[in-house]
Parts: sequence; C-alpha cells; structure tokens
Amino acid sequence: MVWGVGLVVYALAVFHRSSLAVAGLAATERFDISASQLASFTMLQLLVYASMQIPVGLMVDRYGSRTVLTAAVAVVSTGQAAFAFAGDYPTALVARALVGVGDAMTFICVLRLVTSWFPARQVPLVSQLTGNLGQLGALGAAAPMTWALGQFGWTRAYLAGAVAGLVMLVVLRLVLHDSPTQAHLRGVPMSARALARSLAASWEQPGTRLGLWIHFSTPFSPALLGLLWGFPFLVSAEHRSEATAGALISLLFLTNLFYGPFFGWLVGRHPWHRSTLGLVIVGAMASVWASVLLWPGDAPLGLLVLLILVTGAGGPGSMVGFDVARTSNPDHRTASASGIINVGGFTSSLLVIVGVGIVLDALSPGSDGSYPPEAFRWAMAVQYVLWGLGTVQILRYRRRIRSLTTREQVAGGSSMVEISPGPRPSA
Ligand SMILES: N[C@@H](Cc1c[nH]cn1)C(=O)NCC(=O)O
Repeated sequence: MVWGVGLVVYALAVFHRSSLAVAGLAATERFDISASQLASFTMLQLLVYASMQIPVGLMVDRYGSRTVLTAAVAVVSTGQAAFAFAGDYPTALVARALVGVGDAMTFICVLRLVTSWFPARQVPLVSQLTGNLGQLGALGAAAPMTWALGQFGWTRAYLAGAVAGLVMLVVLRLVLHDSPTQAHLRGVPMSARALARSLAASWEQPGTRLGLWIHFSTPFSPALLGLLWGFPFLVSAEHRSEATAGALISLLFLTNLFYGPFFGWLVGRHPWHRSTLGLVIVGAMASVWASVLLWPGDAPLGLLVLLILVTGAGGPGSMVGFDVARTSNPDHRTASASGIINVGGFTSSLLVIVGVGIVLDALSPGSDGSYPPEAFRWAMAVQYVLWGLGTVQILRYRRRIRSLTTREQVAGGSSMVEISPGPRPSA
C-alpha cells in the first residue's frame, strides 16, 4: 500500500510535469507568447529539476521520504493552482518553476521508500516498475488533458490536477510510513562540512559515477521526443499527420510498460552486466536514429515505429544508473546518491532540447517558424555528441569498477569499493 501511494504521487508529479505538452497552442494565446517563450517553460522546469537533485537527496537522507514527499505534493499542487489562475507570462513562469521544485522532490522519496520496504533482491524490479509505471502520468497528461482543456477550459483543467494533489496529500499522511517499523526514518543532523564530506564520499565511489553516466546517456532521446521536439519533427521533417505523430508519441510512453519489468529482471539477475545493458541501449538508439536521419526522403512508417520502440528503452534504461549507485553506497546515503544520478539525465535532456533548438534556428534563417526537414535532421544529430561523451565515460568508470570489485561481490549485492586515502580520482 505504501508503495502504491508513493507510485500514484510520482505519477501525479509526472502528470504535472507533462501537462503543458498538449496545451502549447492554448498557452501561446493565453499568455501572448512566442514559440521560444513557450519552450522556456520546459527548459525552466528541467533546469529547476536538475539543480534541486543533490539538495533533495540530502533532505531525504536527513528527514525521510514521508516529510519530503509531503512538502513535494504541497509545492507542486500550489504551483499547478497558480498556473491555473496565471494570466500573464511572468506569473506562469513562476508557477511552472514551483511545479519543477515539487516534481524534483518526488522521485527520490519514492525510490528511498522502495529500498526501505522491499527485500534487497526485489529492489531492482520494484524500482524499475516505479520509474516506468510513473510514466503513465504522462499519458494522463496527453489525451485526457486535451479533453479537459476543451471541455472545462484552462483554469478548471489545471485546477483539477492541483485538487488531485490535495487528495493525495491526505492519503499520503494517513498511509505512508518511511519504513515497516518507523513512521519517520531520519538521518543524523550534519554540519555543512559533514554534508559535503558525505557527498564527496558518494562521488568517490566509481559506481556513483558509472550510474550518473548511464543516467546521462540513456533518457535524453525519449525526453527530446516526448517533451518538446518529437511532434514537430514527425510532422515537419517526416511529413506525418498530427494524428500519427500523436499516436507515435503515446507509443513511446507505452513502451515503458514492456521494458520496465524486463530490465528490472535482467538487472536483478546479472548485476555485473548493468553497464553492458546501458551501452547496448545507447548503441541501439544511436543506430536506429542514424537509419532515420540518413534515410533519403521521408522515413517509412515502419522505421519510425522502430525508432519509437527502440528509443522507448532509454527511460527504463536510465533506471539502471540508480541501481548501480544503490549498490555502491551505504543505506544512509542512498537518497543523496540517487540525487547525484538524477542530475545526469535531466542535464542531458536539457542540453539536447536546447541544442536542437539552437541548431534549428541557425539552419532556418528568416523562417516563419516552420523548420525545413534538412535543418531538423542536423538538429536531431546533436544527440550523437552526448551519446559519444556518455559512452566514453561509461567505459571509463566501468573499467575502474571492474578492476576494483569481483563478480562474486557484485552478485552478492555490493559494488562498493574501498577508497584509499591519497590523490582523489578526477571526474
Ligand atoms: N528516467 C526516469 C525514469 C523513467 C523510467 N521510465 C521512463 N523514465 C527518471 O530518471 N525519472 C526521475 C523522475 O523524476 O521522473
């Protein structure tokens, strides 16, 4: 029950995060803004999210999931309510930033609950299910939100999400305990210096860095498609109808339901090969994107479906990063290590979304807002820079961790290494 409540709260956060995706046109009219001002909502949210991860991880280790999740739901609902009533662009930006803050506090709390409530051998699978079932919130923010906006109008549609948050707040306070034996699982108070030492200790573990780079390399491609550029790419560059493009984006979220349990099972059985899974996912995404981008003319529908099915592995693949960090750190640092990991994917997503926008603008001089297919192809190729960097770093830290641990140790549930005093490894 505790996990179920945590999962619903996370799905609601994903709903709030994605609830602007189908309201772009309405938002441009309501706030009288340009396309780039509209994109800045998404960028602001991602920026706030990424920059909050380390403080949030430390807060969860110190105050426990129940307390931080309560604050998260209160903040995200306030933000969504403010967005419902916002009549001008600056107010709407502040409201979206609040949504980003509350959203940033949610996932790490729920992952921490999973490690406290489930036996260690079930944690990889349940964490995968958490990350992936939570994406159903994005599906709820697609067709149902389109319907609600048309039926009830802006204010009432967004307010409904905020009210759902208040209901979950009550349920959370009634049901959710930090562990089977304690309502509140609190860490010891630490000075700023001790916090810095604890973070440094996590960072010195090669498994934390390996996890960060797996999380960096895997989820940005589905984020690029699902959060901002997928729809215009499919319509403008691949000349698909809006209905087909919408169906392909929905399929992207649905793939999570397949990959989640599969990767969870795989990671639980073969922890030594977690980085191999990360590399295979990156390789598969890079290859299928190359086929689409190099295809002369419009890519056939079958290839676009393949692109979606393969790219859909990126989000679930990023969960592997959390698992590597979990087994590389002691329990009292689990949440702050997860915070470090989560910076990876949200930074790479932000970079790729901004990068694609910059290349599109540079290659479409004087355009009226519609981008030529050729510009889109070059813009989407920005992904290769990040995949290249991510792959080099995964290989680097995987080599380091493999030289310092054994298969038996990792199979036993730990990839922690003894850090010897002396010169510290550089990033
Ligand atoms: N990459 C996601 C998790 C995921 C799983 N399937 C698709 N995405 C992640 O890191 N989530 C953190 C969050 O706050 O959503």
